[in-house]
Amino acid sequence: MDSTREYNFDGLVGPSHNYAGLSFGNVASSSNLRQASNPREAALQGLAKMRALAARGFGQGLLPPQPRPDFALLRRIGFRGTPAQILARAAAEAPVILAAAWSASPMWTANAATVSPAPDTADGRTHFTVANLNNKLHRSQEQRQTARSLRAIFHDESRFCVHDALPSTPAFADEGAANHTRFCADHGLPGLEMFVHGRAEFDPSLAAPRRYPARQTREAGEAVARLHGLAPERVLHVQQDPAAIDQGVFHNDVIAVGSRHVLFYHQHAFVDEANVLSTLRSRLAGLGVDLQAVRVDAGQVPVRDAVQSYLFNSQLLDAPGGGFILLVPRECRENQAVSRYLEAAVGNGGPIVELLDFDLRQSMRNGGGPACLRLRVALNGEDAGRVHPGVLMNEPLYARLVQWVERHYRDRLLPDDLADPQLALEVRAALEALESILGLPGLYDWTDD
Ligand SMILES: NCCC[C@H](NC(=O)CCC(=O)O)C(=O)O
Repeated sequence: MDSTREYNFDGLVGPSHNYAGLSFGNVASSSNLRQASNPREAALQGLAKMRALAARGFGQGLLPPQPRPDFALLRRIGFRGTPAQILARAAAEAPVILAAAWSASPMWTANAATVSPAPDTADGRTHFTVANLNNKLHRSQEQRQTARSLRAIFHDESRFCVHDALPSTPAFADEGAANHTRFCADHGLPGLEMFVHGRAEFDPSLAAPRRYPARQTREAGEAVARLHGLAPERVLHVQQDPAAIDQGVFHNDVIAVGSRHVLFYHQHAFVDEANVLSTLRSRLAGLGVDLQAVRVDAGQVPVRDAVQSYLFNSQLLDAPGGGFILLVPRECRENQAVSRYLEAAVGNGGPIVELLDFDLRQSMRNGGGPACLRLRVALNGEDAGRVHPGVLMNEPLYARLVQWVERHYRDRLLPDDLADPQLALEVRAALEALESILGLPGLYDWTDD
């Protein structure tokens, strides 16, 4: 059989992880504003998840954190002088922008890019389009280093193609794989790629959310499908329910997750659910795939509980004996409706045969669960061998990274710390050490510091 399997590339949490309330529409981000964060614990929680999956034989890699603060952003908007002067003046005049410049948000790699694996693309290469994340200032700063990191890791241009982000303007608002799901009979066979949008810039007839922003447009999904050379009959564009966005479902991966022949979703995930399901079912039948839809209704789990627990921000992992392992955040065990649902849903003859839960609270408090923390890349054996090996998780790398985190990361950050020039030096020292641990010299460009 084909040797293609899915790798998860998790974001290694950076040393400036903090709670700045930067993501309007993301309930956890807003409600934890100005709380003390613990970057060390955040990084260790993420590493524990990576290690556990690698130890169970899953393909597991990481994407590195990004240089922070983003001095290029601060200079570009008029803050001048030495790093210490820039930080002091920004802290006094524009504290929210300063927090954006420090954000460790690249940890959520589901938003780094959209990925189409080789069997889906016209040229047979794996295509990545870096997400512009232009709905939020702090996230819009990620694209340059994301492109640089992806090109360093997937450097073989005969097998991988990393596209720059779409134009950074509302018409092409793009949040990457968080709004993209791939269905297939097997990871190595051509699949159907479903793009989910919250609005369409040039189609005012579509309903849009009223309270919170829609962070992904249909135009963005269409552009990515074109760039990747996807066959039109294996692409589906569907709309997210705007009422769910208004309840805090800021990405599709807060309310649905799919893999191979399975879609695990909430009844309020999509506009015109019946039509989405029947189209998906018939398109997949054409690929020899029998869709297994696991629908959760609002009577079982209200949208509010889905948002609070991040039930759908889970990972569907291929279980060795068939079926799927559902990897959820620990909050799912603590939410009554959700834990009751899961008790009944796991091992009941449905596709989920095992449940795994992890403590990812540091990330969860900013609205990032297990699925936000990973970017899926399906790779055949040969292409996997061309990925930069220094980012692939194993016990020695895990041990080195734990040591590195313990040496370089603080265990407490408050908003006032973001004016501390010492913190900038600490982050730089940490990332320079990381370049050599990962075997990626020149990963970072420090010319703006
Ligand atoms: N996929 C999960 C993304 C979570 C991310 N949170 C944040 O950026 C919060 C940052 C802060 O508020 O400090 C977001 O909303 O894009």
